[in-house]
Amino acid sequence: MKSGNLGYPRIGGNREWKKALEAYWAGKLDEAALHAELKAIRLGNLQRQREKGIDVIPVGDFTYYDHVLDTTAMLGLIPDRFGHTGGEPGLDVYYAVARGSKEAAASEMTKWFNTNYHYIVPELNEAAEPRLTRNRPLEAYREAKDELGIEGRPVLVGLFTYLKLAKGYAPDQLTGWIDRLLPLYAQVLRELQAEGVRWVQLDEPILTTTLSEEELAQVHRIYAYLTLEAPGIQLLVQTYFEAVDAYEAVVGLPVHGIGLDFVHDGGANRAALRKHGFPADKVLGAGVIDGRGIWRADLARQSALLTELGEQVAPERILVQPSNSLLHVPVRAAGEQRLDATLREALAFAEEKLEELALLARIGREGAAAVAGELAAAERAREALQQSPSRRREPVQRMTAELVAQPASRAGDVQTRRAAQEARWQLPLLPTTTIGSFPQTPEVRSARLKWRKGEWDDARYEAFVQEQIREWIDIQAELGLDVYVHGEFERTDMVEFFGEKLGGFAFTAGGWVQSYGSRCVKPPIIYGDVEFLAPMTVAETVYAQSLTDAPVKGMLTGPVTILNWSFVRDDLTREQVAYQIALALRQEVEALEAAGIGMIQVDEPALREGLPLKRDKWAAYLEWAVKAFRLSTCTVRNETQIHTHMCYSEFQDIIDAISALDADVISIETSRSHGELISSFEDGTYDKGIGLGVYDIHSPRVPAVSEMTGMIERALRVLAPEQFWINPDCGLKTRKREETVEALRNMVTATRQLRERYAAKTPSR
Ligand SMILES: Nc1nc2c(c(=O)[nH]1)N[C@@H](CNc1ccc(C(=O)N[C@@H](CCC(=O)N[C@@H](CCC(=O)N[C@@H](CCC(=O)O)C(=O)O)C(=O)O)C(=O)O)cc1)CN2
Ligand code: MET
Ligand SMILES: [Zn+2]
Repeated sequence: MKSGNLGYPRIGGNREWKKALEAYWAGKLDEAALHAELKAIRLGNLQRQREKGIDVIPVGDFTYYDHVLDTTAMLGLIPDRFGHTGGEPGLDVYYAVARGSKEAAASEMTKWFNTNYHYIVPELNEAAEPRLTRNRPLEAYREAKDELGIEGRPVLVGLFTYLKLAKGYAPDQLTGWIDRLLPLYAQVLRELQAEGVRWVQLDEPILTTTLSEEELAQVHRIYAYLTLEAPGIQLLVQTYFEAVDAYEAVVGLPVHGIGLDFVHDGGANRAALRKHGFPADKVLGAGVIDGRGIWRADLARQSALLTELGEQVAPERILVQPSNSLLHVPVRAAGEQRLDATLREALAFAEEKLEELALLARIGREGAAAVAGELAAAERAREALQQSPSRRREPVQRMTAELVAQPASRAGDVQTRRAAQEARWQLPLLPTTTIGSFPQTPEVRSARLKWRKGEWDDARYEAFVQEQIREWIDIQAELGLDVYVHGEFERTDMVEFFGEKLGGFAFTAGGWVQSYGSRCVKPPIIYGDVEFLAPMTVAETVYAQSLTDAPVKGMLTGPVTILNWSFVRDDLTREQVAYQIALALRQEVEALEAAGIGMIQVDEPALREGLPLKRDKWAAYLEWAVKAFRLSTCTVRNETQIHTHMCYSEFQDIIDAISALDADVISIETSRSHGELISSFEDGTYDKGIGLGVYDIHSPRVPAVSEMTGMIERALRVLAPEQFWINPDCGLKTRKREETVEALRNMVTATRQLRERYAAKTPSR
């Protein structure tokens, strides 16, 4: 039995990767230096995996931004608007697709399955002439071999997954696109074969979603072709994040190995394998270590699972693997010296997971007795956390049970609330607002760093934050926005900030995970019962409101998003944890209302990503997710306006759940998907306030007034002007100050032009 890995974090132990990319973009690092820095990280990652005893090490999983974009570049599919005329795109073109340029808007970015990782969506175009611009996996393989003597296993995004994630073609063109790209995949594999590569990993997570018979036949066709083209190479078709939907069809693919997730499959892969067996001539990539969670594995249980699998698959044909690429977990838990030792000892980040993989493989070869000491230590660590009093806060458990038993509805219906709120605010037609955050400038970040290091005391830091708030209240007034925000300057991140203030959460010093491009997040760890300790946002919000007569929206992160963007304890259901968070947030909502704040936004950008990959599990998830949101917001008075916000996702298929949140106003990201969402409102049943983002905030590009009027007019073809709000796609924390002010100025100008036009047509509100 051998151990294998599927992918490793790119960002480096101290986010060296992020710093190198950003320095390059800022012109502070030249191209040669960027290549050198990234190569050092890449080789360091490979070495680490070898040191930890991993037998099969992936190569080619590293990237300069995103591995899906790498595939696009490799296949010569850069969209025309970037003016690239063929051949291998240089870094300027590559980063223009990812981030936008002066001339062209960036490609859309969306969530990678049900994770908080975002990929650049391929845009296919019938007129494109795909060709292999370079063989990236081959380069990665050679580098690992030449520099370190590592015989790596090249990784590629599988063709079917790539095409299913791409946009720009009709369903009946799928076959045609397979025909066009298959020869390129074959060429990659033939060149790898010529180099002497033995195994290649093709990631096909799409096989865990529901596919039609025809689609499965296409997958079969793809792998039959590739196997024939490169017969000397053994292909591992790797699935993850759920059970495969059509077990027999998948394990019957004409390849040499199948990778299955035995952690996030709800037991279904295991049951299918027991029922149908596993082809005797194939290797089983057994995903038995959680590649997304951060808890130490129950090694006894997982090694029993391996033993059970070994009854149907010859043990020498089993590869002990993580459930998915370790891209989704932080690098190293051992360095978290400031964490409570009981908690730290119960954690396994990427490095510790490599150790677990090696240990499980060793048990498979030598038996548990050979590693009895390690096993006992791991079990003690898990048990110590389970026994901790933080997991048994009786008042929280009782109050949560009471809360869940209550109906989660606002006092008044939508019409009653709208009337009360209109009377209170007297907003103009098409009110303008923003999503919450203003630029987290280097000045803001370095002030926070000084405070954290103790160079600044609390008073000095608070005064600094107030100064920022005052400045931006003035800017909002000068711009003529209608509903203000305080700007979130006191927050590192919208989830980490709340995690730091609630009981039952821990936060790490360096537990970073890549979210998109160079942007990383540091998910808090929910290890105990969640407890509201003291108001978290009232002081800053009330301060901001004291500076102006315009309404200032309070700004909270919703229960589902806090849950989905944290690492969550695994001894309770996610539903139970969501209700605990809802209970805490309800107390914050009530505190804001009591302090005179009349509009409260509760963001739920991660509602969609928590959706199970399998459709038949959607309803149950949405029911408790919607309930958690409503529980946290339903106790306010009719004249208090609840806002919510969502971004980064496809929303068409969950519009009903979004409506069921019963928020008075919702703002949704739309512009990067070029307004595709708008048509979802054609049936006219959405009866609450809505703002469809009128410009992309992920790009430094400042959109022209006319672009925004165009976007708004399109939306107003299906939505009533009386319900429509004007706002950017998302918060502005990643933007520079000048870009932000300029873009918002254009947004207000666009709104004023349209207001004049529509005021003539509509009665005043
Ligand atoms: N949790 C979460 N998930 C999410 C989102 C989100 O906002 N939060 N949004 C979407 C993704 N969008 C994102 C947008 C921006 C950032 C982002 O800006 N991340 C920052 C980190 C934010 C942070 O915690 N900043 C710390 C500073 C951390 C830091 O770099 N400190 C420096 C020192 C300060 C400096 O000189 O910059 C250091 O330690 O060396 C702070 O503000 O205090 C980054 O990559 O840099 C992340 C995700 C989807 N998923
Ligand atoms: N209020 C948050 C912000 O403006 C919402 C962000 S959604 C990822 O940053
Ligand atoms: Zn957002």
